[in-house]
Amino acid sequence: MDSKPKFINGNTPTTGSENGSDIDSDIAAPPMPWFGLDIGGTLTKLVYFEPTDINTAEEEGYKEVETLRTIRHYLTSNTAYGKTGIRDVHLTIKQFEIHQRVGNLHFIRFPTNDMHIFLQMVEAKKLSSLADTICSTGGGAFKFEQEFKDVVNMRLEKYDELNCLISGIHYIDSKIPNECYYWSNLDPFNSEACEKVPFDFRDPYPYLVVNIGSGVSILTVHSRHKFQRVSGTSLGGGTFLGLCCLLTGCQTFEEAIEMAASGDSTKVDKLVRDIYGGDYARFGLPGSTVASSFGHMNISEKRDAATKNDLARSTLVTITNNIGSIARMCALNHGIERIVFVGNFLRVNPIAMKLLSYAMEYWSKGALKALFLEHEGYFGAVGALMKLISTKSDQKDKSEPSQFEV
Ligand SMILES: Nc1ncnc2c1ncn2[C@@H]1O[C@H](COP(=O)(O)OP(=O)(O)O)[C@@H](O)[C@H]1O
Ligand SMILES: CC(C)(COP(=O)(O)O)[C@@H](O)C(=O)NCCC(=O)O
Repeated sequence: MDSKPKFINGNTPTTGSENGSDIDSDIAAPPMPWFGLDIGGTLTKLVYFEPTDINTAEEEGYKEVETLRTIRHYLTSNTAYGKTGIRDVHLTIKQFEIHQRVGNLHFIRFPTNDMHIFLQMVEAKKLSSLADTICSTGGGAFKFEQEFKDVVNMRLEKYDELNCLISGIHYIDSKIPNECYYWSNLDPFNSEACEKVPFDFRDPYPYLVVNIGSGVSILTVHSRHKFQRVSGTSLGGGTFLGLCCLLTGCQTFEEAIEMAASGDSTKVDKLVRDIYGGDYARFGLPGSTVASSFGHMNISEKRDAATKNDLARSTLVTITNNIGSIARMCALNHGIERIVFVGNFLRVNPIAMKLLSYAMEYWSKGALKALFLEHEGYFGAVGALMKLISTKSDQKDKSEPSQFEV
């Protein structure tokens, strides 16, 4: 599965060195363009390296120099592609050094459901005349393999999504200051008081990764090269969005989050105080704890009183708390204190991040720390890009022990 990618243009590749990373300095860098693709259950993520140190002489060495320039111009001069492709401009990493090249790292996403539109774009921009292979990860790398071959005559070089996730996290964290942060001043009744604080991620082991995508994967990470998938749940970001669409008629994730932001989940959920009239003190359950998610909705008057925003908020709280509980149990089982939450469910979603942070701290009596990363949903794609420019660890992907190596 993980043989070295082959490239069809005849350019002389460059070599480079990368301190402390998995990128092997002795390995020749592939010709441009450099992409990493993560085809997820809901969103496809594309990471593109735009070299800013490229000179005319190097460019003229490419057989398809105009195509190379067209692709670069198209990707970097737009922030939206077609109706649904978006470049997350705020995440761009400028003057990024990778394999002795300097450039900007761009982060682009589109719904996986629109893959046919992406393929049309690939065809229109003649990407296949520059490279016959795209380094890719995510379930869609398997699902869409044949379609890429048939429609654009390109091969998807497939890499495991969790390997790519972990190597992407380590790579970005080692290169970008302040990538990792936590929320401080946690107050469930005054979320405005919370603030983001940078976290030093240089020596994080062991830690838990909770990847909240369409579904949720939970991994323990023991070192730079060792991780295990210890749990997961199908109640993830896809569940939040799917239920919100059903319950509120909203059309997009952004709309769902906006509705949730002005909703009141206590109109929908049954709290401990709704059952006890106060705290359940004997077992340390405050009256404000949710006793039963959606527990009010069997009463017709309560149903009538709940607004769509209340339903959206309750859906968000239900899914987030459930993920938080599972993550906490995993951390406890494995004796881990740091939990890194990633995945696009956390995009524009401070409610979920603060809720997770508060839940980890409160229920563990301060022992657990919830951590977040700025490039939340893009680490798989970064890992795929790293595979393109390094083949050092390729063979390791073939092993299938219970403990995996990145
Ligand atoms: N623009 C968006 N469109 C759809 N879902 C989004 C969007 N932004 C954030 N999300 C959330 O992110 C989840 C997908 O996260 P992601 O990490 O990309 O997972 P996957 O790899 O399964 O696609 C969705 O289920 C949804 O909850
Ligand atoms: C199957 C998946 C790894 C796919 O990843 P995704 O596209 O959701 O990011 C993930 O959805 C998952 O781990 N689901 C939960 C399966 C379970 O353990 O119940």
